[in-house]
Amino acid sequence: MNALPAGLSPFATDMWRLLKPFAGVAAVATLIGSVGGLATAALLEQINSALHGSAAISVSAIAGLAVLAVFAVGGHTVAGVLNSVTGQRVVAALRKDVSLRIMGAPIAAVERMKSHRLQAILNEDIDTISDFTSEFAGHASAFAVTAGCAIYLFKLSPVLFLVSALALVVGIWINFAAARAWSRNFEKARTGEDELQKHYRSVVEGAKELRLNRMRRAQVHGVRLSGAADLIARLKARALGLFWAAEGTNSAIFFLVVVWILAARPSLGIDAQVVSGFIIVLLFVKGPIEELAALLPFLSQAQVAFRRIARLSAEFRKEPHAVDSAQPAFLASHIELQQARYRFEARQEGAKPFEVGPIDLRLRRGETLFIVGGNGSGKTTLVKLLLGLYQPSEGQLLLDAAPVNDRSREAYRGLFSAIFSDYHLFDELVAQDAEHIRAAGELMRRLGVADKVQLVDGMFSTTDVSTGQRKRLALVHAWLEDRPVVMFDEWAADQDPEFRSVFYRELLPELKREGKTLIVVSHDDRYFDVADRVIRMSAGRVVEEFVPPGKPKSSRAFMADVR
Ligand SMILES: Nc1ncnc2c1ncn2[C@@H]1O[C@H](COP(=O)(O)OP(=O)(O)OP(=O)(O)O)[C@@H](O)[C@H]1O
Repeated sequence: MNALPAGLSPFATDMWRLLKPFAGVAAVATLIGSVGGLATAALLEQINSALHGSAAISVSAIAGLAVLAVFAVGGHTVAGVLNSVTGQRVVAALRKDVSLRIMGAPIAAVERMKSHRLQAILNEDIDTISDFTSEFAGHASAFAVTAGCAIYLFKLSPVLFLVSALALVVGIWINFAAARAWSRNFEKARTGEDELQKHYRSVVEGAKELRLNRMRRAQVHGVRLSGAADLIARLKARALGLFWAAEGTNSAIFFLVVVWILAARPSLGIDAQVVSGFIIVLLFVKGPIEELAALLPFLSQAQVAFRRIARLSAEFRKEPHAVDSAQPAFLASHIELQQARYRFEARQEGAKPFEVGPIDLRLRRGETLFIVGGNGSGKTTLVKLLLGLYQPSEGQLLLDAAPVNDRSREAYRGLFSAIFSDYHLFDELVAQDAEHIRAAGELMRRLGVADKVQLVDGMFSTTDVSTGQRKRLALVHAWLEDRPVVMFDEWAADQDPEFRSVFYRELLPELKREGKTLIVVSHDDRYFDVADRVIRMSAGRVVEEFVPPGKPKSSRAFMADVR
């Protein structure tokens, strides 16, 4: 059970790893369901014999029927409950696994994937698998009922059984042929779900803009969102229409078989009691067979969902994963980029991809480095390279002259606190001991947000505050992390003039006095003198490096660290 079947794809390996803990319970559930199903078939056999027997039914036969009924009903129920619980636990494991995979993936892969596509996987695909597992519960007993009834039907009349089995095979073939067609529709519908998620985001995140612009509203809702929703509805309706058509054809075949049995009975010379018993069981088994057939659309959708998750797994595997590390690295002397380049994939075919580098840059411990330059010049990309979030396409990143590699990257990242321009504000403090809570409260007072936001059980009472105030809350997190290097990407852009001055003239110098190394992406040339050194980016290259006027001579020691 523990050995991994050889030659599995990475996705199958992942799925096996995920399902393995539940395999035991699933096997027990299947066994109990099968016992229940076989008991149902045996019950049918007993009822049939009792119906056609000449003598009155004995007490022991009634007791036997009662025992079979208990097994039939009990097996079905217990298997259903066990399968439902297992199914939901598998889904919970999948939810945790996919989230973990996203968190462990290289940032570039996450950015390439786009958040609406990830949302669609986290919501749509996992829900589809959840639906499938709920539907699946109890199907082991439907399968066992069918198998048990098949054995009994064979015992009743091998000829009638063979004809019925042939009809069943034709029915299964029709279902599978239809399933291929409906799968294609489900696949296309799933692509539509990605689009739909994107438009949902526009509706939620662009609520203000949409209120103001009727034409935009008509475009986003009337054309894009409605178009995607209608397309999905059409494709799914077509897929389910195919299912019902196959189902109808199968029912017609089934009744044809019954009619044929009735018509052919005299010529086949089969006993009337056998025929009636056969037809009763056949009519009974139609239910479980339809139940199994109804699982097919769910199976198709679950396959599509699994394929999406598999694609995510493959995408997130392309780049090596960092080794998890609780211990941050130690910065003794400097961080360095050597001949580092980073190339984005071209957004459209034929378009020139944007490239940052080659860059040689040395950041000394304790230094305050300002990175300036026009929009799109590559400042944030350079920062992501320095923080070990992007891996250089060429060249390397070094910490105290040692290359940062897959093994050390996670610990290296532990050197940094960062507030990106597209930061995410978490509402909960990571460290919740009394000392951190006190320090957080004190900081919130200093940053002028304490009258708006309180700390309740280690969480901000609200994050629905102004844009500038939200950034101050993000600063509380960064400050409390107390990492050796702090990076601010245009942090002050949303602050009022007074607080901007507080940030550059008080907070940054205070962090520097505490021994922090600071990376500040800024457009505020009025405060360049706060920096020990300023580098200017243009078109992905460092085009200028200077020590701000008025800085002490010692600052020049940081010069010539960039080429
Ligand atoms: N995820 C991405 N995929 C493809 N290209 C990207 C991506 N992110 C950035 N780029 C490209 O890289 C260039 C540099 O982007 P970057 O964010 O580093 O610039 P920046 O100097 O920080 O700009 P700004 O001042 O506007 O924040 C941009 O012109 C953009 O075309």
